[in-house]
Amino acid sequence: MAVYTELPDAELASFLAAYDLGSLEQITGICAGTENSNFFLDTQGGRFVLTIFERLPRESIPYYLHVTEWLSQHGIPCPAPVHSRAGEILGTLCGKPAAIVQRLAGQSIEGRVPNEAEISALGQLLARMHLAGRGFPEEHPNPAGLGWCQETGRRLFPKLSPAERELLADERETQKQWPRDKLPGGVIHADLFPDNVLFQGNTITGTIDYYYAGDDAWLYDLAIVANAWCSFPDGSLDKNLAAILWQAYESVRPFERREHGLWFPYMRAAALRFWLLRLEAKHFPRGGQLTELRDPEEYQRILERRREFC
Ligand SMILES: Nc1ncnc2c1ncn2[C@@H]1O[C@H](COP(=O)(O)OP(=O)(O)OP(=O)(O)O)[C@@H](O)[C@H]1O
Ligand SMILES: N[C@@H](CCO)C(=O)O
Repeated sequence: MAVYTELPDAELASFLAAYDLGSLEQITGICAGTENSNFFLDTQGGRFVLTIFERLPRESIPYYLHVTEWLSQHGIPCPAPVHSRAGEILGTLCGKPAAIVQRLAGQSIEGRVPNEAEISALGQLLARMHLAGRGFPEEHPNPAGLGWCQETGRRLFPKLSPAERELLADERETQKQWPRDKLPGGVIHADLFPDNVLFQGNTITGTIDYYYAGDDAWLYDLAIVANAWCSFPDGSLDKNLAAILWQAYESVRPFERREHGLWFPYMRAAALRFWLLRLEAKHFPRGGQLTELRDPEEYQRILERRREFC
């Protein structure tokens, strides 16, 4: 259940008074999600999502709202933030940062294998998202880039089993040879897992949860998506789906020659990133842990299988 903050009527009313959304019709807590408190908010003015940010420091939030505003203005289905009458996109509700964003139609397909048409739509949308991010004026190096992996690996090391240590030590050393800063890139979503994509039929109607976005190589973002959407339960790559993803992406943004040899290394880098993220959540739970524990072994298997390619 992802509603951590109770919303007294009076607080909500005074928060909404700053917006031009007409009177409140309905507000319903959203169960899905783990990081923030989310509510479906229906008003005379339309249907929205109200998010109370539970984890992110206030000063870091505007970047994510600016990214979604920019992408939505450039044709990408993502939740544009709603401005208050004073022009603000981030307010305060119950003493925490809060924002109202557009509610998007559609459902995630998390929990089932995507079909080829869905994967194709995903590849095209990701390439469109990358191209749409060109010209976005704010710089924000991927906070979970290579440096994060090195540092998180170092902190985790003493907590791990001998076999995990051996794998991690080898990855930390090997992955130094695949920097990403010289490749085509820009804003990447960096967490476009199935729970963050909404479909109606085979059409993508929404991409959400941009809170890991930052600047990095576009190919790396595609590799994150390939691991998350095109892996069998044993971690091996579904080559048919991955090829469809790749071709669909390429039909919108043709790859440059210098990207070609890096597809498998970046899937490996992306696997390491999410293995470490999940290990970090397991071994260093934050106070009052809000985040549901996702299985690190799933990403260890993906990492081990990707090592077979490069
Ligand atoms: N803009 C939106 N339009 C429609 N539905 C949304 C929107 N934002 C969130 N949702 C719904 O709310 C659910 C929870 O949102 P989200 O995944 O962003 O949760 P979170 O707690 O903020 O982040 P996380 O998934 O990382 O824990 C989503 O699965 C989706 O069903
Ligand atoms: N998508 C990430 C969690 C961060 O939202 C994972 O599956 O580990």
